[in-house]
Parts: sequence; C-alpha cells; structure tokens
Amino acid sequence: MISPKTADAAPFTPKHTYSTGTATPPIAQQLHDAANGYSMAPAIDPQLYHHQSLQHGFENMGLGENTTANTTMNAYDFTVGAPVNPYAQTGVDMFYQPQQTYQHPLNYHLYAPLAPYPQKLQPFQKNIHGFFLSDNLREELQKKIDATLQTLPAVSSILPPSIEEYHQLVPLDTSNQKSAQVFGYPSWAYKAFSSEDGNAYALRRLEGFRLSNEADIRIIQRWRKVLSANIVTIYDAWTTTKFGDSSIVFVYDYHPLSKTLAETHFGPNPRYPNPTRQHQPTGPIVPEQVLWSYIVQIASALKVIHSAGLAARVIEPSKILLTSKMRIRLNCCGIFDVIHPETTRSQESVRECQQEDLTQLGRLMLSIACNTPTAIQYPQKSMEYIGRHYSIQLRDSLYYLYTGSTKNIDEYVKSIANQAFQNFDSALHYEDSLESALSRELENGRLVRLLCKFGFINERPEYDHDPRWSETGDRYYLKLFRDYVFHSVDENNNPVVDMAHVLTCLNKLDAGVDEKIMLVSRDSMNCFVVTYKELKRQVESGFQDLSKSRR
Ligand SMILES: Nc1ncnc2c1ncn2[C@@H]1O[C@H](COP(=O)(O)OP(=O)(O)OP(=O)(O)O)[C@@H](O)[C@H]1O
Repeated sequence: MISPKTADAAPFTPKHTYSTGTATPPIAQQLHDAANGYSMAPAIDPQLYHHQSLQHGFENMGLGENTTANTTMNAYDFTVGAPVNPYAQTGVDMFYQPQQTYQHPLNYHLYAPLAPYPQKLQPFQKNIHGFFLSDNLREELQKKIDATLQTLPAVSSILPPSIEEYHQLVPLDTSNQKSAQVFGYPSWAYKAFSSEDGNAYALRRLEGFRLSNEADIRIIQRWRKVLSANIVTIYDAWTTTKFGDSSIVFVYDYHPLSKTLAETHFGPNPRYPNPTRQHQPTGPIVPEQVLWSYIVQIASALKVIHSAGLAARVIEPSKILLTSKMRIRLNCCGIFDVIHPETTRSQESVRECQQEDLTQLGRLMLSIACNTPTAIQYPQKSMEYIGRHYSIQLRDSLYYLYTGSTKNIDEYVKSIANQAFQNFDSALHYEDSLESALSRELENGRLVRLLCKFGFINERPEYDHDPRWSETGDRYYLKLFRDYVFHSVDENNNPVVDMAHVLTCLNKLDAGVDEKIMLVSRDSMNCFVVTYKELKRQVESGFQDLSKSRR
C-alpha cells in the first residue's frame, strides 16, 4: 500500500530566474510582481542550486529529506552535468553562454516534446498523445505485466507448489505434446516467482535426465557471466525429483509474451504465411531487412559466446525467442554443455561446436528466408529461390555459412559490417522514439499527487459549515477552480471534456505560475481574478490543515 504520506511530498516551488547573470530581477519583472502583491522568490544561489534541484526530484517522489539553506554542497562539484566551455582555453568564449544565464530551474509545467515528431501540429495544437504513451506501447507493456503476474491455480494440483526457491509455476508451453527433438529429452518451460527476490523467472525442465557427474553442472557458472542483449541470461541449474521423475531444471530470465522463431515463422499463425503451405520455397514474403536483423543479432550473440570460449549449440527456430519488436535472444544456452559435457572438455571440440554454430545459423536463415523449415533438404532449389528474391550479399552470406566455408565468427562479423551499421541505426531510431515516449509520462506522476491532494481537500462534508469555504471565505476559489478545470461548459451548455485543458491547468497550478485566470461563481453572479500562485498556496494550506488534524 502507498503511504498517505506520499501526497505530503514537498510541493514544487519554481523560482524566478533571469537571464542577466545576476540575482537581480529585471525592472519589468519587479513591477509585475509588485503589482501582483507577491514577494519575490529568493534569488538563486549557484552554490545551492544544483543540489536543491537534485534534491527536489527526490522530494517530489516523497522520498527525500528536507534540504536546508545551509547546504554547503557546491554545484560545480558535480562533474557530470556542469557544462563544459569548449572555447575557454582559446579566449573566444564571448559567444558561449555562461552557466548563470541558463534558465534554472526548468519550467516543469511546460511540456516540450522530443523528436521524432510523428505528426506536424500547429504550435497551439495539442493532442492527447502529446501527454501520454501511445496506446500500442501502453497496451504491449500492460499485457506483458499481466502475463508476468498471471497465476494458474488450476495447475497447482499437477505441478509441485515450489522447487528450490521458486513457486507458483505456470506452464509456458503452448502444447502438451512434447518432442525430445532438440535436447534428446522432453523439455518443459514454466514461469515461476523467486521467493528470494520476488521476480519472475523461466524454468526449463528436461524430463528424465540423470546427472552422472555433479561437476558437469558447474559450467553454468561460466554461462552466467555471458551477458548479451541477444541471449536469455541463465542463472542456475539443479536436479530435482519434485516432478515425480528425475529432472534437471535450468533457470533463465523470463521474457513475457515472447514467441519462438518457429512459432513466428512456421507456427499455426505465422507472421509471414507461406501461401501454399508446402515444403517448397514461396514468394518473397519475409522482408530482407528482417532477415539481416536476425542475422546481425544472432551474430552478435555468437561473438560474445565464442569470445567466452563457449559455443551456443542451440541455433534452432524453437530456441530463439522474439521478445519484443524485432528483438531476438538465444534461449536455452548452456543446456547442451551440461547434458553432453564431453564436448566442452577440449579446445578442439569447442572449436568444432563453434563452427557448427555458424553452419546452424546458415540453415536457420535459409529456412526462414524460404519460409519453410525443410528448406535445407532442397539446398539447390532453396539457393535458386534466394538468388531470385534477395540480394547477392544475402545469398552469398547464407551459402558460406551453411556450407561451413565461414571460418569463424570474427571473420563473419567483418563480412556483414554494413548490415550491422544499418541495424545499429534502426536500433538508435527506436531508442529515440522510446525516449520521446518516456518524456511524455514524465510529469504524470506529479499530477497524480496533485490530484490526490485536490481530492482530499475538495467537497469534504466537514467543510460545509466552515466559513473559510463559504462564498466569502478564502478557500472558495478552490471550489471554483475545480469547476473551471473539470466542469466547464461551452456556449451551448455542453460539457467541455478537454484533457489538454485539464493537464495544462493542473501543471500551472503545480508550478504556481503568476498567470491569472477568471473564476465564475456557479450562479454566474460573481467573478474573481486569481493567479495560479494564489490557488497553489490555498491547496497547500488546505492540505496542511488536513494533515495537522490527522496527527
Ligand atoms: N525465457 C523465457 N521467457 C518467456 N517465455 C519463454 C522463455 N522460454 C520459452 N518461453 C516460451 O515457452 C514456450 C515453449 O518454449 P519451448 O522452448 O519449449 O518451445 P517449443 O516450441 O515447445 O520447443 P520444444 O518442442 O523443443 O519443446 C514458447 O512459447 C516460448 O516463447
């Protein structure tokens, strides 16, 4: 449960800043403040500013301790964040803005969207997507959370309630027909929660496996250190009899809602359906860009694995996970090294396995490009097909791989460097769009806290007889402000449901800006001109009063 104290978080107090580089406000601003009857906010002390603004972030999260004016931390103690003047040594720094002229603190009530801008809008236009995550991304993330938290009480009678530190097992397999094709043992995948850290993990169980030598499992310690964005990280392995047989279980990161490449390309609902459903290559359906992206990502994983003196040995369509948009990861790494330890005992056999990884990569990509898992059985036809529909670079690259002509991963990575750069560029574009999406959510947590305070204060029955809330009382504005924000009507008396208006008003209230608004009484007989600053003061004092009466 979130403590009600969270709403107690220190309010956001922007300070006046002026670009003259001095602490004195411009005359126009002084007149404006005087006319409004407000005293000046304290001038910025550069010694304090940086620390305060950092601290402010924590306070706003309801986590911080109060800062005091005696803080002695020097803003320039922070090497990161202090701007560097590139002209300082050359004597041509007159065009370089000194630090004091930056407008600090930032105007938190203003939204400044980050590129890329999907739609061109006029400066005064805003749409709801400018404030929140896109529906698609939100839905995807929410579904992932749902899948992570899902439990299946119905299976609790079939599966053990816990194994080692893991409990609440949920089967991940999409069918209960198990083949032993890949590992030689039927394998099962489960999601489970760890009681040590509360996180979800994927457990991979090989049914009927007996470990003959305890030392064989130690290789997992080496695999734990193999970290790559294209590998599902492994954590642990142990044998167990809790399933009613002798099984071995491997613990991996859980990636909710992932699909294997087999499910994606050859499953019942393939992403690029083969129109004839025959084991023959068909039309150029999988875009070449997708193929290169897979190749580059798998090559990147292999580079890390081979550099660690290991071999992947699971370049199989059913053992590669598509964990989000165009993101693939090698799954089940390390299992073969435990169940067939003989192949890891000499450098020569490891090298053979590494060579086999490259051949398997060629076979895998051949089958995906030809849209059929059996493409490798017709190498001639498949290559002709690829030659007809894809670039020469792709055709040659696959040919060298699956025929075993590529000597090692380093050589291969060099040969696909141009594709790796393209892939890198796409990844950076995607990162930009995610960062832009993140910035839209930035202020929303703050607004929720403000709304909570507002909810605590407004329309409390015990205020009914409080003179401060009566039509002549000083809190009356808050009531009218609530009407102004949420209950406006248009000229035809229809409700105005405008999220942008609500968010803009709340942001200005939170920042306590000097802007004035006109509030009209419910009977339209009176109107009041009041600043957000004044309203903010009233929200704070209303909330403080409530908090005091709580104690
Ligand atoms: N680490 C993981 N995180 C999330 N989901 C996973 C993870 N590992 C596997 N899965 C999911 O579990 C399901 C079963 O995976 P599995 O590797 O057993 O595939 P399979 O097609 O059943 O292969 P096989 O026939 O070899 O068992 C797949 O849908 C896969 O996406």
